[in-house]
Amino acid sequence: MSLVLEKLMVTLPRADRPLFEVSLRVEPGQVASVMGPSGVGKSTLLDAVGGHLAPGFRCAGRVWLEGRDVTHLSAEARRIGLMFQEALLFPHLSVGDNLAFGLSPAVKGRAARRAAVATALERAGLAGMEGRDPATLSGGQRARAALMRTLLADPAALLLDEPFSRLDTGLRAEMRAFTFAHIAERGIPALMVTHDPEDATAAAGPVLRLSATGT
Ligand SMILES: Nc1ncnc2c1ncn2[C@@H]1O[C@H](COP(=O)(O)OP(=O)(O)OP(=O)(O)O)[C@@H](O)[C@H]1O
Repeated sequence: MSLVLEKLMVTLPRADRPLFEVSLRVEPGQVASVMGPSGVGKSTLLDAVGGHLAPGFRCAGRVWLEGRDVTHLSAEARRIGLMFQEALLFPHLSVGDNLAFGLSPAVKGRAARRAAVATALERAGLAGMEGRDPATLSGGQRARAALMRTLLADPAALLLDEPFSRLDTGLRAEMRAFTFAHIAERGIPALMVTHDPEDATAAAGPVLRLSATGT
């Protein structure tokens, strides 16, 4: 189902006019890119969509997800997955427990949960690595495991904030392809903040350019 932003506006604390006004439709499996200069409000837009705006930020307009108006729902109730620059895995948990942590509560029973984690690891090229300490994985393996953890939560949409910017060039292309393929396969809409035009080209979805004067 699609993600629709309808005249979504955010006004910063003490500001008298909105930072931006955005209208955008992202279809299932599509990755829309959000671009624009530093400070223009790209991360704030993701916060507004995800329901993570800090207190004092005012939001107007609507966010529709799977045909539902989620504008006034909590972040948890929106079920929107997040992926950031740092592919963070909890260092004190094994790789398998990291993925199990993300797993949707809808998957019931120990055997079913273990099987879901094993399948996700296999899909990430990490078959049998359940017991590994995250510190022993390569950067690419960690990034793939972190994406799988996010997807195991069965998100209705995905927000990506410069997800590939810390990866070196070769790994970036590989991780892009891996990420976009999984988003397409799951049929979830995604919104990606990036400074890298190659990310937007590879994503092949709509490109939203935020500017200081609006969209
Ligand atoms: N807690 C806050 N209180 C007040 N203003 C804030 C707060 N957080 C961010 N801002 C302001 O909101 C504006 C948008 O910030 P945001 O981080 O969304 O920009 P961005 O486009 O993502 O920038 P970058 O590309 O540098 O990450 C900036 O002018 C910033 O100074």
